[in-house]
Amino acid sequence: MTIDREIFVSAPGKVILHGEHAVVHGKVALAVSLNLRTFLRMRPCSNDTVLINLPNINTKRSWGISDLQSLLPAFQLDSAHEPTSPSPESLHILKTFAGFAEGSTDTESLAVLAFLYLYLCICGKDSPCIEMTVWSQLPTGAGLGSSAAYSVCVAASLLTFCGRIADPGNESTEASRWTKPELDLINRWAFQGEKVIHGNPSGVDNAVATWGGVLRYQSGTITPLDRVPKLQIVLTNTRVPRSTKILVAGVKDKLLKFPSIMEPVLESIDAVSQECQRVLEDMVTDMSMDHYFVLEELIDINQHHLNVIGVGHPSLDKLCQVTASHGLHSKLTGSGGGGCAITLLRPDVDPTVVKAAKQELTDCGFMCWETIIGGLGVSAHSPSSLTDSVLEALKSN
Ligand SMILES: Nc1ncnc2c1ncn2[C@@H]1O[C@H](COP(=O)(O)OP(=O)(O)OP(=O)(O)O)[C@@H](O)[C@H]1O
Ligand SMILES: C[C@@](O)(CCO)CC(=O)[O-]
Ligand SMILES: [Mg+2]
Repeated sequence: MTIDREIFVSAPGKVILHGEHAVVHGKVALAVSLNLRTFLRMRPCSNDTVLINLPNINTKRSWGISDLQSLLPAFQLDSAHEPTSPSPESLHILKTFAGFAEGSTDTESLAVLAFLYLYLCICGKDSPCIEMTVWSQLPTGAGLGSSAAYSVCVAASLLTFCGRIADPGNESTEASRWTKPELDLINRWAFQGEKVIHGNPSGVDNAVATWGGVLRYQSGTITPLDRVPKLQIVLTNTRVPRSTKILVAGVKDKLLKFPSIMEPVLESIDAVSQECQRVLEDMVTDMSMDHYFVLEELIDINQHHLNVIGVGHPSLDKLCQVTASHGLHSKLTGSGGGGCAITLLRPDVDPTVVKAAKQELTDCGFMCWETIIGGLGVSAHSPSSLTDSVLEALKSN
């Protein structure tokens, strides 16, 4: 049964404090949600079509319902509606259907394929006629989990539209959340969307976009870390574009080529994550500055490791040099190869130092934000719980 009104959903981006890439190979990652979000509007439409509108990546696509239904026999749909992994054959069928070349990794093809996969598998024979707009405050492909926020929003809205999870209603002036089992289902479907976009995701990004807050993640086990201090962080986007799919595949190649050299590096990254968790937990009862000095050293160590595994970039080296010249410590966050870095601000750092560092980073052509971390996980909204600017972005496209 499908619902017959428009729904609004949002999910946060994330920063990875430590453990990116290593987490794909079973090591620990520590990640935290951001106050930058992706928003989605989905509504029924009447002309037997499915239409998607993705203004951040200048994409508009539509398909006839009967054409989409003709693809269904090729998809393994689970009778209990459990998430199913995209097979190479099903992705090949979708690429041919949407007119994308076999090896395409551009933004449009990945976003469209992830949508089509989730639409066909979640909605199955229900095949609702819908119009979907997704608009994000997150930079696309910059290491802040834009793909996971997108996959989580698409999964949550399709599951709601098709009645697989409850409709959170349209009345509240506050954002509403689903129950834990429903959030778990959203997370597991979003993971399938991430597989289409990333190839081999660990699942950490969709977990943060679903659950929000600070998480420890290892091999599918999600542990919320409720008792950690609020860290102040500057986020800097080098604006160098890169693809997580390609970077993750590059690390795997290096690991296969030099296992005895690379495996200890991943082990050491794992130890950095664990040490960071320990220090953060100690800081709750003892805020001594010594803890911040350890956090800074861990950032420097991990940045070197990430260079060793091949996910650095000259722009990130430059960024680290600039912040170091102001006494601040930075590392890349997310998949690297450009994209974003985090810089830790100790509470004793003079605001004029931060201002000077940000000015110098901006002069390099980078973009800086001071971020609030720990945003709410995936949420449903009534129009009155959204700001005018978000509503305008979703409705004017
Ligand atoms: N707002 C959006 N609209 C449409 N597609 C999006 C949007 N945000 C992300 N995507 C999809 O996600 C892809 C970017 O994913 P990718 O994993 O490379 O980067 P990221 O998720 O921003 O960074 P990281 O994975 O390192 O955190 C884009 O190519 C696009 O297909
Ligand atoms: C690079 C990576 O570790 C984090 C991307 O944000 C990939 C993943 O975990 O899926
Ligand atoms: Mg991603």
